[in-house]
Amino acid sequence: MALFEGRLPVTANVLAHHHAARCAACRTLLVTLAHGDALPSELAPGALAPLEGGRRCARRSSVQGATWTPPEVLDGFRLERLLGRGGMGAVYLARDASVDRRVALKVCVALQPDAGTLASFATEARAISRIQHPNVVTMYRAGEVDGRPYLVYEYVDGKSLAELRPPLPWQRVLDIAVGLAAGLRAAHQGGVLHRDLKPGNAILSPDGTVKLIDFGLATFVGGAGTAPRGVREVVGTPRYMAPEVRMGESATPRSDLHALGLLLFELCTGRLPPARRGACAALLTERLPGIDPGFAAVIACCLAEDPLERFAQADVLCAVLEHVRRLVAFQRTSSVFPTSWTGPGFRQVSSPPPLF
Ligand SMILES: Nc1ncnc2c1ncn2[C@@H]1O[C@H](COP(=O)(O)OP(=O)(O)OP(=O)(O)O)[C@@H](O)[C@H]1O
Repeated sequence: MALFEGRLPVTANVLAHHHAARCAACRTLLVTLAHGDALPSELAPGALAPLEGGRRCARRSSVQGATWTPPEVLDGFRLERLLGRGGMGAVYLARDASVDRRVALKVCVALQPDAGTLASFATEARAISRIQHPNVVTMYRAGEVDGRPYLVYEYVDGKSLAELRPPLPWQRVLDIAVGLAAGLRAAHQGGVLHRDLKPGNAILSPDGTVKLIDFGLATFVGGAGTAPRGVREVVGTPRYMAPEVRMGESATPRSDLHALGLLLFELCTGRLPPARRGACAALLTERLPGIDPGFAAVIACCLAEDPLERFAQADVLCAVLEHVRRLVAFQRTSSVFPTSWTGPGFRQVSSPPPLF
């Protein structure tokens, strides 16, 4: 369980995953745990919560134990309340007095920040500054106080997807999917792989906008605008890791898409998908009568065990999801009209929107 709770030192962590790549028994155990199904009895029940179970692998757990308490005013930002705590630091709602606006300030609160934590802050700042998109949180500033890095973000007034209670209506999940896929597309086009997409790392505003946060485990690949190449490192939250990444393969845009598929399946059903991925689309249509079969197929495609069977890139996924959403909206609209309105005399209403 130390592995799943992120308590192993990085080297031991990597060794454990390398071992699992060669040992069928350990691999089965890891996969079972990551899916949260049929946990062996010797493992504590509830170790994997319905959402957000498991901890990231290659992240330092420096926030556990004694922590540093930031002052009320940090570098001109008045801290108002704690929004959340994670593997790297604490996030506060704060006020930027200079421009009188609310911000989310993430600060390293480890008593003695280790090199890994400092590197994570630096990575997060560099990754986020490469992406400007409405579905990715905006960073205003990166700074440091007494050797402690902090990052200042736009404050997203909403709930993280981990705070929602799935199952959610699939139509709502479809809207969330379109936003998250667009955020991932922007990241990938900027040469950034998120590598830790999970419900806790996306915030949904009351107006329905969803934003990706927490790029602390991101990595940089390719040049801006080029297709990112894979990156070899076991990084992420085991529960949301793509099978090939869990086995030590390179992270790629397709492994981010796999995490998105897991998240969407979970939001739709309240559970992670079965290990036998071939059955995902059928399972979704069976469990959620009325789900658009195209949407179920998109989720299943993201979840393919073989990365080559997934969407090749986030922009393809975006185009398909947007098309599915238009079709769903079209079907909804046409179903409320009397049939005489949707007959041959009303061609604009009765012809589905083109794909491109
Ligand atoms: N821009 C923001 N606006 C509002 N709330 C935020 C913002 N950024 C982060 N939060 C809140 O703070 C929590 C922790 O943020 P974040 O995931 O970035 O920190 P972390 O230390 O990397 O955590 P973890 O290790 O769990 O991923 C989030 O789950 C969210 O509730």
